[in-house]
Amino acid sequence: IQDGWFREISSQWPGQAMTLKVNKILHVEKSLYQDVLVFESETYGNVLVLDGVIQCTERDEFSYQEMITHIPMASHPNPEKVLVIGGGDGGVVREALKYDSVKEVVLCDIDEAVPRVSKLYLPHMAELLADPRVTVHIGDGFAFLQSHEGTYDVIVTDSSDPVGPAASLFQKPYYQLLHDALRSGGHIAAQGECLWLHLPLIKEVRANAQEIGFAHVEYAFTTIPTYPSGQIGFLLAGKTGGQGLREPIKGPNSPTRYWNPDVHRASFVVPEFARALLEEGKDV
Ligand SMILES: NCCCN[C@H]1CC[C@H](N)CC1
Repeated sequence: IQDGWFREISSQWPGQAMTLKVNKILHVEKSLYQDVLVFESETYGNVLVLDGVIQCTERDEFSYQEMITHIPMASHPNPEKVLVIGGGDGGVVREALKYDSVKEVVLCDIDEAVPRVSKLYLPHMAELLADPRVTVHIGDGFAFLQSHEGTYDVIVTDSSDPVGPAASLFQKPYYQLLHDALRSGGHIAAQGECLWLHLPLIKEVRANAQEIGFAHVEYAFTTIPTYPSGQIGFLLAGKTGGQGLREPIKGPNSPTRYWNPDVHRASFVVPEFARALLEEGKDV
């Protein structure tokens, strides 16, 4: 933080940096896995930063949390058991609990600091971690998935970027574990990065999911001011036995601020430079 501004400088998005005006630094710590920073911004509420990268702000988090959760859940006929890998800030859990069909939400985050700090500084995201339907498990998502085959209707991987603790969550072995942990017709959604910055990575992760044998593999996206280039997407996949993720069937029983059935359908439409590369492998 310099002259009152936080700048999100990273080699992952060379030559550009989101900048937010800082009112007050609220928390700084080095957890077992990453540097944790929370500050009160001038115009985006409280902001959670891990290893120098913006994870969520109170003002715009609903865009990402709603879309990564409701695309796989609204298109599932009867989501009862939901698993969230990562997502220690609680936003995805809050959205998953908006379904009357949901009996159980398990959150598995590797770093206990994230839920602890989020409860203190991001209450509108973390407060529902205390809901009776929620179980918080601190540990590695790989190990958790290996011991929960054929268990979940929906699994959301709400991760940071593929550098540091989350790198393995973008690789093929992890997608095999996701596939095997789903019930028949189950859906997954994963933080799928940005069309302006990560097209080769998106292409590779999609190919991995297809090779593993998911019946449906898609990329959809949302707009969000404080993520790099203002856009972020999701790798979405459906196990054999379902009807895919493009059509919302029921949807949440409580209000949302970003997701709705038309936004759901539209989120799968990508601009031509991305469509050509993702669908035909052509570099335009
Ligand atoms: N619940 C928020 C998860 C964080 N999502 C990612 C954080 C890092 C960003 N560069 C991309 C989205």
